[in-house]
Amino acid sequence: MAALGGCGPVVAALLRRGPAPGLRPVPRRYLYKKKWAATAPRIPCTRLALHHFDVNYSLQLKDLWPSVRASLLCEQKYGALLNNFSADDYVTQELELMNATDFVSEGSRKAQQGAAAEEVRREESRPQEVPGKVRTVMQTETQAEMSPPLRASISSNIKCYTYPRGDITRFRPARQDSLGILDYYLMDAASLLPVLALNVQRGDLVLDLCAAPGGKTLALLQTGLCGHLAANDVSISRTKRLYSILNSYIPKNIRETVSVTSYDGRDWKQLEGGTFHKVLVDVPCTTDRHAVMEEENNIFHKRRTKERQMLPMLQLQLLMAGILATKPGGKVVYSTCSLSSLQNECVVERAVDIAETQFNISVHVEDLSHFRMLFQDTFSFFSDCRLGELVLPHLTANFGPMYFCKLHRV
Ligand SMILES: C[S@@+](CC[C@H](N)C(=O)[O-])C[C@H]1O[C@@H](n2cnc3c(N)ncnc32)[C@H](O)[C@@H]1O
Repeated sequence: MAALGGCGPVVAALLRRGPAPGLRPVPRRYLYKKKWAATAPRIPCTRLALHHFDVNYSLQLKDLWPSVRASLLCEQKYGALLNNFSADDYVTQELELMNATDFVSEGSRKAQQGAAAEEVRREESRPQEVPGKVRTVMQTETQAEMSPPLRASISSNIKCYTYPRGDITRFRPARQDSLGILDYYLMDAASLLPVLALNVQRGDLVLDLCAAPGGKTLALLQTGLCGHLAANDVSISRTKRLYSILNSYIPKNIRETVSVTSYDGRDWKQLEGGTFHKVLVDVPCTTDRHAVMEEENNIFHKRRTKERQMLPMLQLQLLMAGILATKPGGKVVYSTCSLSSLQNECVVERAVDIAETQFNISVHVEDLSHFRMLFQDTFSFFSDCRLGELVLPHLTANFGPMYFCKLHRV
């Protein structure tokens, strides 16, 4: 009866069974009422999402949750990914005049300074010919080797401008150059971190397993280093958006080096197993920011409950396919835009375990803690991630959430 929402019992019975013999037909206004009553009391998906997050993330993030929650509910910040293929060279100047800075080159500068400092430390701790001192020297050297891998290069070809912490200025929309190519792409700047972590080297064969709508594909192309880029996404409609981004940002001769497919990524291992040097697995997830802000296409819709509950399984299958698509010695970056440890660390742990036990493939999780140090001025990182790194939305740096974890297929 509750489902009929307040209709009297007789009317409700009539609506269910049709008019009993001898009774007048049900007036139209009651029929209308049935339709109205069945849809009226729906709780907005955004509220369901927020309730779900309140229950789970207050346990996971503890004292940090209220601040992350407030940030999720506020306007997010964007970064402007510069299009290296655009002929307009005034953009950098224009952005710098607006007080925006390229966070990638800042991180890269810090990495170089860190590497130089590490070199000095190593030099100073070289064994000296003093009998009895050898042990101390060896200990110091080991400590230097264990320090964060600051040498890890940050792809300098990618440039992404952001406004300083606390500055919520908006970027103007992208503009076309004389050849019709757009000058920058506005995106959550934290989405670049998985691409930077992949650290594409010249000539690498790269697979972007869940590529649409294509922000990270575009960033991978900005490196100018991919030998070949395979961009795949199961969704035909989203793949169309990927094509549209490629058409708007990438000149034709470069576009031809990208192969776009619409396979179910879980089947990739049967198609091209062990082929790629670098694989990006940017999986579908609860998209936490979207889930608390937008009703449309919300994963917390009642009719998507099963799909939502099955997400960690789908994520695991996609990550496994990514690992199997990688050459021995190659790297995989797994990423989500969710805070959920069930969709993040737990998926990675399970994949490492399955690779070992079912496929006899050894996979190591790489330390990315240097990202925290290099990019702390731009992003707010969670310091308690068991594996990988997590960018937490913060009112002064409202990017993310973005989880990323790098795996090395031995
Ligand atoms: C987080 S989005 C990817 C965003 C994209 N990497 C970017 O930066 O613009 C996840 C994508 O996974 C795709 N997807 C979902 N299931 C998939 C599957 N089984 N195989 C391949 N792609 C899948 C979705 O269509 C969606 O476009």
